[in-house]
Amino acid sequence: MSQQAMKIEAARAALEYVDNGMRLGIGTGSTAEEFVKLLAERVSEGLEIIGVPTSERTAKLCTELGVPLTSLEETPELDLTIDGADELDANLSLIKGGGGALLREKIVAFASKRMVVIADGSKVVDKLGAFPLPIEINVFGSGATIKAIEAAAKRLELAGPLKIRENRDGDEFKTDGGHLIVDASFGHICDPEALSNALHAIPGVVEHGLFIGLADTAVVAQESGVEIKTTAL
Ligand SMILES: O=C[C@H](O)[C@H](O)[C@H](O)COP(=O)(O)O
Repeated sequence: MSQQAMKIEAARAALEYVDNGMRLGIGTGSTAEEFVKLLAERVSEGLEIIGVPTSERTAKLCTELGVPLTSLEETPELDLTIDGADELDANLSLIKGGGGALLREKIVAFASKRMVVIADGSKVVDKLGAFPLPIEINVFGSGATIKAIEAAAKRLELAGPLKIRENRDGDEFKTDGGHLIVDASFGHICDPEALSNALHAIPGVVEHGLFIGLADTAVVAQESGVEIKTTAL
């Protein structure tokens, strides 16, 4: 099965968690897009849900396909968020933000009673960190913020290149919130919680892509079929 086919299988299996009347957080990325397409089919068949998109990109796709949308201003509490991930470990701690949507994704997941992650098997790791950790930072003072991130990482015995993300045309990538993304190639992150706390202590860091204690279920598509991973939260 191709990676694309596995993304579709994970997205399809995640539809099982969606009930009529739900207020849904709708993720961002190629796997979440497969979920949106399948969700739209169910909506056209009569499923009644309302969704909060985690990015402008997801909002656009939902609107094109007829998935009804709301906002966290109108609907501040959600029943379920379904979203992809760049990496997930056995505790269902995640790295997210490969597509730059981590801030809205984390706000939406935090506003949800539960979060279900959808992924193909390549995203499952023993230790987070082979995928560079996306860190969203304010444009103001970005140089000082990067220095502070380096220093915080050093205190945790983490090191590695920090790279400001660029668009294909070489311009600085900007998130939907107008911030920069720094991709931090720290390698294996032995204590994700300590790193999370250290990054949150830096004023210029808006948010980071470590999602700890947010996902309770992962729907992972492998060659052999779909596997459900859960954690007791
Ligand atoms: O910012 C983007 C998100 O966190 C995505 O959910 C994540 O990068 C996974 O994307 P994909 O399903 O395309 O691998």
